[in-house]
Amino acid sequence: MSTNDNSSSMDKSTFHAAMHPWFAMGHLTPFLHLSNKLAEKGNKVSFFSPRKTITKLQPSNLYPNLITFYPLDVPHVDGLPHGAETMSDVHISISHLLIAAYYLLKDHVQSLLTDLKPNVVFYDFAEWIPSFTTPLGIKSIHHTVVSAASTAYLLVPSRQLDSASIARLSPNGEDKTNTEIKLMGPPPGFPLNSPVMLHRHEVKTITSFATRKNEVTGLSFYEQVTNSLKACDYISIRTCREIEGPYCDYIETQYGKPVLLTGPALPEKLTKPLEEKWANWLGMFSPGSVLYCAFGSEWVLRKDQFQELLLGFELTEMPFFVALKPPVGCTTVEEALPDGFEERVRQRGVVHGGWVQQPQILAHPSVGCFVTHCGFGSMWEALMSHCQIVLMPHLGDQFMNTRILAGDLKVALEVERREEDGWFTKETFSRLVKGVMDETNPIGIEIRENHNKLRETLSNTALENSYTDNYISKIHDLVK
Ligand SMILES: O=c1ccn([C@@H]2O[C@H](COP(=O)(O)OP(=O)(O)O[C@H]3OC[C@@H](O)[C@H](O)[C@H]3O)[C@@H](O)[C@H]2O)c(=O)[nH]1
Repeated sequence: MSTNDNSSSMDKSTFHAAMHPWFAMGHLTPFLHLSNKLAEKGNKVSFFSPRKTITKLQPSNLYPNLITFYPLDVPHVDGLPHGAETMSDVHISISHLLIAAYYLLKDHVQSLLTDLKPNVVFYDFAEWIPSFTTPLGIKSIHHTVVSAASTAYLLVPSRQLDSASIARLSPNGEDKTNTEIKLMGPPPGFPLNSPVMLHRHEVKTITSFATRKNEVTGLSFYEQVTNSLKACDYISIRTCREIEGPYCDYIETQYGKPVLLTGPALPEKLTKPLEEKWANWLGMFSPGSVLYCAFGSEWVLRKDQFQELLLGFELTEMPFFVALKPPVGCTTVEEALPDGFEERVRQRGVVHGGWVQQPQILAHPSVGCFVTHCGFGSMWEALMSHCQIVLMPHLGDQFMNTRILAGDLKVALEVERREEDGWFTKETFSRLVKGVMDETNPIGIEIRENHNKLRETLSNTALENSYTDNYISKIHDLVK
């Protein structure tokens, strides 16, 4: 154990960890799950969270005697809605402003860590942390809550994306086309040998977000994350070898430091039943017959994409439950429905613009297919469900998550998109969905069988326990 004040007052077989995740529920929640795992073995956790968000996280704190929340007051930055704390409060197009606010908390977080003196700090986007924790003897762990494959593909030194090449990738950059084409293929030494790993439209979406320089931090998002991966003591990833082993090994070689894996990121056990209104509606249909669709907490479709997708559901002639945010420019989903759609699908379709209990819906016996954007949380929920999986990724890591499920593991199918701009048609969408739902279709049978086998492997409690024990023992090695 380190010799700092705090650890000297603790049992030598345990440690004190601080958590400073990025301000998005998709990051705060898995960091809290990790905190629960550490606390389960008697370790103490100091968890930094935006002040109002603590109320949302509190119910998932399973060890209040060991996990303590420390509130952060998110400063206002021009252009951010007043009171905005997490990505749930802002549109993705202004995420750089929330990154700036996060960065402005740097001094406060530094003084918290100086006072608390934990043995180790877990963080993801706060790339500046190791610069002052290292001199204080506090170890630093960059904890990734997205797939290892997306880090291995884009965020490794062999990509050779320095500041100059990032500048060339910017919207008016001189070398945009050539660098984009390079990014469609894997970096040298990448574990799999597929000719195209990212499509043109996917590279465009990623680079427009990742290469934009933040005026406050002075860094692009790409630099922020790769600097952090370089500076930390250990890298930790919320994944398991059974799904991403070769990508984890590749990251370890690329960064020359240990990569720890938390193990299968199983969804939380359901504590509340599905809302009666939806349970009754789903209950009207036969087992495994309903298509469920949701695209996570961040992405908003354009109106033409939203309508094409709904028309695709209509064409399947199957019952469906679509939970999507209103498309760009609309305040409700009702105003964005295609002409006559409501009347035509009244008996068999729901389009809901608000939040639903996704895990409970996926567990409902009538639901037989999940059309998902393949965000990392939804990916694990899909894998642990009994549904057929159809993929429509929209940004960032979702593209690589999709390649793992549909490519490496063959447990899902991906909707075909146009190379240049990612457009899909209602006809290709409905054909694909009908195919996976047809119990005599060989491809549908194959992905169902592969999915069943993988679900069985992942849900083995002994597997989860061995990951947790190994993970904690490696942190002991680091902080001793
Ligand atoms: O209506 C809804 C929508 C979503 N959810 C839940 O919200 C969570 C969404 O998380 P996801 O990781 O799937 O998707 P998000 O889009 O919110 O995540 C974001 O961070 C994680 C990255 O992998 C994604 O690429 C990024 O978009 C899931 O646990 C899902 O069950 C609901 O409970 N109800």
